[in-house]
This record gives sequence, structure tokens and C-alpha cells, in this order.
Amino acid sequence: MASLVRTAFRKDLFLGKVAIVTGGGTGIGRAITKELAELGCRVVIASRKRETLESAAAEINHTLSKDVGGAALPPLRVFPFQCNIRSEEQVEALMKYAVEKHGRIDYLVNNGGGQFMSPVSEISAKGWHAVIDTNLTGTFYCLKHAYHAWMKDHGGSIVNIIVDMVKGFPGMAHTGAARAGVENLTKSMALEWSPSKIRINCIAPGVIYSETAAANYPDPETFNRSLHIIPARRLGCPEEVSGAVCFLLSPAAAYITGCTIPVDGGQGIYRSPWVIQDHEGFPVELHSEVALPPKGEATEPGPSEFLFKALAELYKSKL
Ligand SMILES: CCCCCCC/C=C/C(=O)SCCNC(=O)CCNC(=O)[C@H](O)C(C)(C)COP(=O)(O)OP(=O)(O)OC[C@H]1O[C@@H](n2cnc3c(N)ncnc32)[C@H](O)[C@@H]1OP(=O)(O)O
Ligand SMILES: NC(=O)C1=CN([C@@H]2O[C@H](COP(=O)(O)OP(=O)(O)OC[C@H]3O[C@@H](n4cnc5c(N)ncnc54)[C@H](OP(=O)(O)O)[C@@H]3O)[C@@H](O)[C@H]2O)C=CC1
Repeated sequence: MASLVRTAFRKDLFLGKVAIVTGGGTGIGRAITKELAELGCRVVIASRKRETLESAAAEINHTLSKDVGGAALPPLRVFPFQCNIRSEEQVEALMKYAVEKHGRIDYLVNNGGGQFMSPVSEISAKGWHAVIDTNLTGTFYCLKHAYHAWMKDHGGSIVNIIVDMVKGFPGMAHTGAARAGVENLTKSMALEWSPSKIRINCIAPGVIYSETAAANYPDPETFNRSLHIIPARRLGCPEEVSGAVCFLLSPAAAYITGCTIPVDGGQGIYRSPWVIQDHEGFPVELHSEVALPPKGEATEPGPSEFLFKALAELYKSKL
């Protein structure tokens, strides 16, 4: 007798579907692209570096399963498209390309983005705008143009990759602000676009290791220095983010919209990485009936501010 169990988790889950993954050639985006394509999806990967996209598409296409359950799959399922998400014109062209060449846009994964470490007092206006334009405005352009090009009339599912910024994001405040903006935008879109049958959610990764991600930080040990704030006591892998993205895109998540799923080994509910430099304490400005006991010494290992000053010096010395 045939099984009566119906599950979304099957090898041809995304067969016949088309996805756009920004930043799909490296790190987390590459893992998402591989998993979607392995499950039958055609995936347009979009970012600034054409060679990175082309080699990623070729490598992934080469490794994909050729058939599922004996039925042949299209051999080429990953397609590169050069696009800087900071340009509305280029984003519009990306959506047009996806619809004209691939016929539809079922899924959009806003993964492309990034930032640099700096205390907020040292972020230049140009650096601030670069991060906001990339992570917040770039996401807005992708959402808006995927909507107009396809999803408004046909529905779809969207995942925005943000960061773990529940406790603020000292040391990378520009990206914390941008991603908090994306999270709120997600809630607004979930409501405004529900009549179009569009679902939209966020994934908030913790510290996810890949060579390309780590290359943006001062030294190879930067990510490992976060281990003490991660209850899982290891870094995350890109594939662990990808699984959650595929779930949110899939019919298994058909009743989920406007939410954020952390993929962070418990980091979000644990301690902040930021260390407060010891100081004499805020002045007591109200008359109080109690006298506070004398302040002991703070026991935290050392002020993060020093680390960021050193990083700023390092960055300047490389210019
Ligand atoms: C402590 C644990 C660490 C774990 C962290 C875990 C959380 C998050 C992890 C990740 O997100 S990993 C992924 C990282 N990947 C990226 O960041 C890739 C993409 N990033 C970028 O492309 C850049 O960071 C960017 C700033 C978003 C864009 O750079 P781009 O060069 O295209 O911008 P420009 O328009 O040229 O302007 C750059 C402007 O920005 C300032 N700036 C850039 N880098 C630094 C830096 N390292 N330090 C200080 N300031 C920086 C600067 O003002 C630049 O202008 P100019 O000085 O060049 O005129
Ligand atoms: N790794 C981690 O620990 C965490 C990562 N994240 C976020 O996850 C996402 C993926 O990061 P990850 O894979 O780790 O790191 P990567 O550095 O490997 O990926 C960043 C990707 O974004 C693309 N990108 C950057 N700027 C633009 C732009 N202006 N237009 C189009 N594409 C752009 C890059 O491609 P190209 O250079 O070709 O443009 C690259 O593929 C990012 O948004 C990141 O901030 C969030 C939390 C933690």
C-alpha cells in the first residue's frame, strides 16, 4: 500500500521553480544555491564579481544530480548574473532577466551583503552609506522589483538573511541598524503582500564560517574568538543556514510569514560579545534612601573598544 504520509522533504521539492539568490556564489549564498539546485530548482545567482559567479555556477552545475527517481533533471540549473544590489537599475535588470530567460521568480533570497568592523564613532559617512545602501536599500530594491516583475500576480516566497542583532550590534552598528531595518521591513511586507500570496521571512545567522566571510576580518582567528559566546561551542556551517532557508521557502512553511528564525547555536539568547570597559559608573542623579555599596572591580576580560581601535589603525595602514 502506498504511504499516506505526505512530506515536503523530497528530492524534487523545487523542480520547475526559479529562485534568485543574491551573493549566491560564495559562503552562505553558495550553500543555499547548491541545496536549491540539488532539489531541482533553477537558481539565478547575482552579485558584483562576474568571475566568482561564473566559476561558482560552473562548479555547482558540475556536481548536481542528473536525475531524480529515474527522471532526468535539467543539467544546468545555476545561472550567473552580474548585479550590484546598490543599483536599482541593475536590480530591475536582474528581475527582468529572470522572468524573460527563466519564465518566473518563485523564490528570492536576499543574502548578498556585508560590513566592516568599526566603533560607531569612527564610521565615515561614506562607510555608513556603503553598508546601509548594501544591506537595507539593496534588499528593498530586490523586494520591490521581484514584486513588480513577478510575485505581485503569481505569489512567491522570500527569505532575507539578516544577523543576530537582538542585543544591538556594537562594533558593527551600521549593519545592526540596516538588518533591524530589514527585519521590520519584512513584517510590513508580510502584511502588505499577503493578498498576493507572498510569504516573507528572515534568517538571522550567528557566526558562520566560510573562507570568503572570514577574509573580510582582520585575521583567520577572528571567528574563533566568538566561541565563548556560542552555547553550541562551535562555529556554524553555511549548509546549516541553507537548510533553514530551504525550509522557509518550501511548502512545509506555507503558514509561516513575517518571522525570524535564528540559526546561531543559541548565541542570540546568550551573552553579548561586547565587553564594557570598566568605568566609575553612571552618577546617581536622584536622591536615594539607599547608599550603594562600594563598587568592586569589573571582572570582564578587557574592553572591546581597544580591539576596534587596533582594527581601525590596521585598516588605515592598509590604505
Ligand atoms: C567578532 C566576530 C566576527 C563575526 C561576525 C559575524 C557576523 C557577520 C558576519 C558577516 O557578515 S560575514 C560576511 C562578510 N562579507 C562581507 O562583508 C562582504 C561584503 N562587504 C563589503 O563589500 C564591504 O564591507 C562594504 C562596506 C559593505 C562595501 O564595500 P565597498 O568597497 O564596495 O564600498 P565603497 O562604496 O567602496 O565604500 C567603502 C567605504 O566603506 C568604508 N570601509 C570599507 N571597509 C572598511 C574597513 N575595513 N574599515 C573601515 N572602513 C571601511 C570606507 O569609508 C570606505 O570608503 P573609502 O575609505 O574606501 O573611501
Ligand atoms: N558569515 C556569518 O557569520 C554571517 C553572515 N551574515 C550575512 O550573510 C550574508 C552572506 O555572507 P557570507 O556568505 O557569510 O559572506 P560572503 O562574504 O561570502 O558573502 C557576501 C556575499 O554578498 C555579495 N555582495 C556583497 N555586496 C554586494 C552588492 N553590493 N551587490 C550584490 N552582491 C553583493 C558578495 O558577492 P560580490 O562580492 O561578488 O558582490 C558575496 O557573495 C551576508 O549578508 C552576511 O552579512 C549574517 C550573519 C553572520
